[in-house]
Amino acid sequence: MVVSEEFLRKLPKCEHHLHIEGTLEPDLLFPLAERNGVKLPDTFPQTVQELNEKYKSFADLQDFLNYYYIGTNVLITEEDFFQLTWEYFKKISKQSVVHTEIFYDPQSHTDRGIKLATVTNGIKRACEKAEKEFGITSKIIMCLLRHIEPAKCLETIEEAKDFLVDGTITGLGLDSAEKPFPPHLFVECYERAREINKDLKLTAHAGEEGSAKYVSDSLDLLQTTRVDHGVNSIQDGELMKRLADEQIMLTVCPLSNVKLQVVSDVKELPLQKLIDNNVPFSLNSDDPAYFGGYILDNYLQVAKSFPHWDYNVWSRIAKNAINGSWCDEKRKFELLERVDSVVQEFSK
Ligand code: HPA
Ligand SMILES: [Zn+2]
Repeated sequence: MVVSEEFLRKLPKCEHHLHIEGTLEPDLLFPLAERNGVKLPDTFPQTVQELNEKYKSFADLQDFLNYYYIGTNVLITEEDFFQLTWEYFKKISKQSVVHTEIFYDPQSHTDRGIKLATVTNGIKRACEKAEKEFGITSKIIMCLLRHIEPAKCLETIEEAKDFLVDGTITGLGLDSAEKPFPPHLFVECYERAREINKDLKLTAHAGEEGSAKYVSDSLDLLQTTRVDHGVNSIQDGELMKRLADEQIMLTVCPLSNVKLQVVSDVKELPLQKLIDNNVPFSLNSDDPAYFGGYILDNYLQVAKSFPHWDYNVWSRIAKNAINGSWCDEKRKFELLERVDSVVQEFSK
C-alpha cells in the first residue's frame, strides 16, 4: 500500500450511506429485546454468538433484509433511538468522521405503532450531542421502503411534514428490495415531498442489484441529485458521462457489496473506472453491524484492494465526499482545508 493505515485513519471522512437501524449490534439487540419485552421469532438466532455467525454471510439483499427488519422490532422508545444513534457516533468519532448523513426507515417503526416523531427526535438528539461533544456535523435522511405501497408512503410523507418543513429531515431516500420495486413507482411520493419543501435533497438506492436503468430512472423520474450504491452504472457509458458531467456522487458501500454478493471481492468494484471517468463517489458502511465494519474498515479494505492509490487519489476521494455532502459551503471549505492539512502532514 502506498499510503499508511494511520493516514487513512486520520483522513477526514464524510459518510452518506449509513442506515441507523443497520448499526444495531447484536450486543445491543438482545438487551433491547429484553428491556422492551420483545419476543424474537423462534427461527431467529437466540444469542449474540449465533447472530454473529449468521451475519458472516448473506445470500443476497433480501436475505439480509429479512434479518434487518426483525432486528428493528426491538427499537421502541425515543431513548432506544437515541442510544442506537449515540453508539454509532461514539464509534465514528474514533475514525475521523467529520460529517455524516444518516438514513432512517420510519416505516419499519410506524408499522408497529411507534410514532414517527419518537424515532426522529431520538436520532436528532444524538446528532445534536455529537456536534457538541465531537464536532461531527450531521444530516438526517428519511427513507421510504420500496416494498411498501406508494399510497402508504404518501401517508408517511404527510406524517413527516413538520420535520420536512423545519429542516430536521434534510433529504428523502428510497431503500429496501430494489429489483421488484423500480423508481417509477415512487414518482408521486418524490413530487409530494418536493412540494412540501422545495429545498429538500433527494437520493435513492439504485444500481445495487438493479441495472443502470434504475440509476438513470432515479435521476430522471425522481429528480435525485445523488445515487446510493450505483455501482451498476458502469453498464451504461452514456450514464457514466452524465454522472461525470453533472458531478452526481455515488455513495458506494464496499463491504456491503461483498456481503450481499453484489461482487465477490472489493477488488472487483469498478472504483478505478469511476476515477478514470471522473465520476465522484464516497465510501460508506451501509449497515456496519451486519456487514463487518464501520467506515474506516471500508477505507482500509479499499486501500488494500487498490494498493497503488497514492495521496492524490485519496485526497480526491475525501474531497469528492465533502463536495457531495449536503452541508453548507462554509463547512465544506473548512473540511476541504482539513483534508489538505492531513495530506500535507503525511506526504512530506
Ligand atoms: O443496502 C441496502 N439496500 C437496500 N435497502 C437497504 N436497507 C438497509 N440497507 C440497504
Ligand atoms: Zn443502503
